[in-house]
Amino acid sequence: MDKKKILSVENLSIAFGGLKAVDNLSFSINEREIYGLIGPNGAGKTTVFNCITQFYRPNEGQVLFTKKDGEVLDLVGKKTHDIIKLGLVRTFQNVELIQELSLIDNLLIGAHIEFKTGIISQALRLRSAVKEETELRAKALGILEFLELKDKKDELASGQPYGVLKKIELGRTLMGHPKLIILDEPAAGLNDTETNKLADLIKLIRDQYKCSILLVEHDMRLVMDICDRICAINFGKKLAEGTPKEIQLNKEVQEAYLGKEE
Ligand SMILES: Nc1ncnc2c1ncn2[C@@H]1O[C@H](COP(=O)(O)OP(=O)(O)OP(=O)(O)O)[C@@H](O)[C@H]1O
Repeated sequence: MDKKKILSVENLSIAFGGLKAVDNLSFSINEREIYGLIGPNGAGKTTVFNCITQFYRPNEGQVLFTKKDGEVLDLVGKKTHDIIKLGLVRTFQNVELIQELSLIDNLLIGAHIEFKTGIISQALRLRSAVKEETELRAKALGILEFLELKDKKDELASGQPYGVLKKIELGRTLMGHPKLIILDEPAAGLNDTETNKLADLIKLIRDQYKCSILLVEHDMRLVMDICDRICAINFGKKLAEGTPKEIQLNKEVQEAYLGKEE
């Protein structure tokens, strides 16, 4: 596999009963690329995400991920927990924060996977655990500053505007060492101003954290604005792949979205 690729989905297929939700799909994402996956409702986008993170086990195909040391690993069959440790993290369509916790604690919860010291040492407040917690808290504060939310750090998630909750959800992906962040409909529920700010934030995350982004999004303005390349799918199959301009001009993509003219 080319060294520049971070993720390569090869001949991926999965069926639910008789329905082929993803059908022999291949695409790859380069380092520091913002890559969009688009398609009409039910096209198979979320299922592709779930096959990458191994929430679903694909029937066929490979999901090749380039590790930090350059080794290429097939993620099929790996545990979701181990995949997160490799630096492949995701957000969900519906914000999944704990409403009763403060914004900073929601970030720290996201970091539990990074804790090196065990539960027992943490419970006994051993020096190593305290040190680790201090470091994580400093990291979370840095992320809140990056997100321009430092002043709100101790406020509860409950009652915050949707735009703030979405930012925290994104911030949680930064608590590890993300190499590829998968965003599932990040603009859903946001107004135009919030969506514009989100576009800037996603590009900033790519640049500052030197990672790649894979996003599924129905807001075409956001997709066309921030993606380097886009893959359009329908009925689980690839329709087209290319730059935003190429995708916009593609006849098959237009037909999939607008319907075929009689
Ligand atoms: N767990 C499942 N069991 C059965 N069928 C499923 C399951 N998950 C997805 N499907 C079906 O697979 C197809 C693809 O669904 P998927 O949710 O991946 O589409 P999508 O492109 O993400 O749609 P949307 O844009 O509406 O979120 C649909 O026909 C859906 O009903």
